[in-house]
Amino acid sequence: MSKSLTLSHPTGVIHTSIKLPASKSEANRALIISVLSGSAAELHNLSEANDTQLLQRLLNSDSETIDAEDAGTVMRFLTAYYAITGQSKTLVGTERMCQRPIKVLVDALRELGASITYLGEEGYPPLKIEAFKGSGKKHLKVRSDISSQYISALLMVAPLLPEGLVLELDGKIGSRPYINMTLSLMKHFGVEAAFEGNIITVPHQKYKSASFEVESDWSAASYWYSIVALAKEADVTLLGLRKDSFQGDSAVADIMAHLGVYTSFTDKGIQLTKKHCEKFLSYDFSDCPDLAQTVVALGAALGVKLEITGLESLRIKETDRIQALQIELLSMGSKLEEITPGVFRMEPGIISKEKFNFRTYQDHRMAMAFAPLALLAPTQIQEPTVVRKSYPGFWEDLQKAAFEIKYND
Ligand SMILES: O=C(O)C1=C[C@@H](OP(=O)(O)O)[C@@H](O)[C@H](O)C1
Ligand SMILES: C=C(OP(=O)(O)O)C(=O)O
Repeated sequence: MSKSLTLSHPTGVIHTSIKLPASKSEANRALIISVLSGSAAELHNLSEANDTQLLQRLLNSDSETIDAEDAGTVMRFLTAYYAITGQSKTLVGTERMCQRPIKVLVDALRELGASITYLGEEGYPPLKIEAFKGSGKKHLKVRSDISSQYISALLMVAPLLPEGLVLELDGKIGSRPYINMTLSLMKHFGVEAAFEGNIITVPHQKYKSASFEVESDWSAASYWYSIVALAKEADVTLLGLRKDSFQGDSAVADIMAHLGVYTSFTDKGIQLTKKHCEKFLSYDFSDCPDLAQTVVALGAALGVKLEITGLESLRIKETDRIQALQIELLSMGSKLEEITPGVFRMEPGIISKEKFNFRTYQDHRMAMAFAPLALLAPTQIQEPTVVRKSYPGFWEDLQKAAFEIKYND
């Protein structure tokens, strides 16, 4: 496997049509709900993303040790699934996964009667899960400002509990659209729930078998928006995206309307073309944290000043994404600074058009967010295979759009 690749785009003119990978968030919910329903659902367009392929394999595995690798949804959703169904499992993950907190979820599951032991540091994977002895408890207060994946994990198992579950969300609700996505998928599979104020109520119910078609991934679409914004000329069709999406990252269409990309919806997906770009953007990423890297890298490349909030969860994802962005932006003469607690300013610098070299920190989104800069200058990307987590065909799709790729040893 090459240690790095160098990308360039000789013409800067892009006319292409891309079949995006499917959403790993939708696919991983559908897989968990399908196994909870007890009858295999017909799932179409399951993502080729490693996070989804991995969950599929693990759900079919009899092994006692389960390796969630670097997949947050896999670790959190399986913890709740094994705990509530009382399966004896040891859940492990990458070194980084063992630095990503899971205490809020483990505390909640223990209150419901799960037996979970930390095998390493308190509050973090690896975990040992054993028999479930239902506590009969129905009301739980859970923090909602660290990761919405804890809430989604609890919601999906909630209908199995004899009393159902009432979750009181405590604090700011981060990544809220992912909670709504979970409730929408549950509804698709026949389970009703109510989300009013900060209270989510899920009565005891049975999932029904249904077929489900996973939509293309809007987070993956964001890198194509950057490409259109940076191209000299562009007309890009992205297949399989819908206006009435379950995915909060569909907000990328509104954000990019400020950064020079016009979106039109067709019956097959979306078409992206170029339009006027503004000089300043202020945005709160609380609902769509996975778009932050795309927008920050693009703002630096376009010379657009940004004022951004809602980045709290970025420090505990595949890497500390704020730190990774700060370092890589500095390498191109731009600055990302926290000016008051929680408020960041990105000041673009004068960009050298000679070449770029970006490190990726075992984070697929670092690789894909910076790759579009190859439209400005030859761009070296370290450890390019990281994209396999959500978009394994990313580099091949870039070649389809006439990017040239040289793999380095
Ligand atoms: O539930 C999901 O599918 C996800 C929720 C988000 O995580 P947080 O809730 O931890 O912000 C998001 O960043 C992640 O890529 C996928
Ligand atoms: C944060 C992400 O994934 P996860 O938390 O599921 O590992 C991501 O894909 O950007």
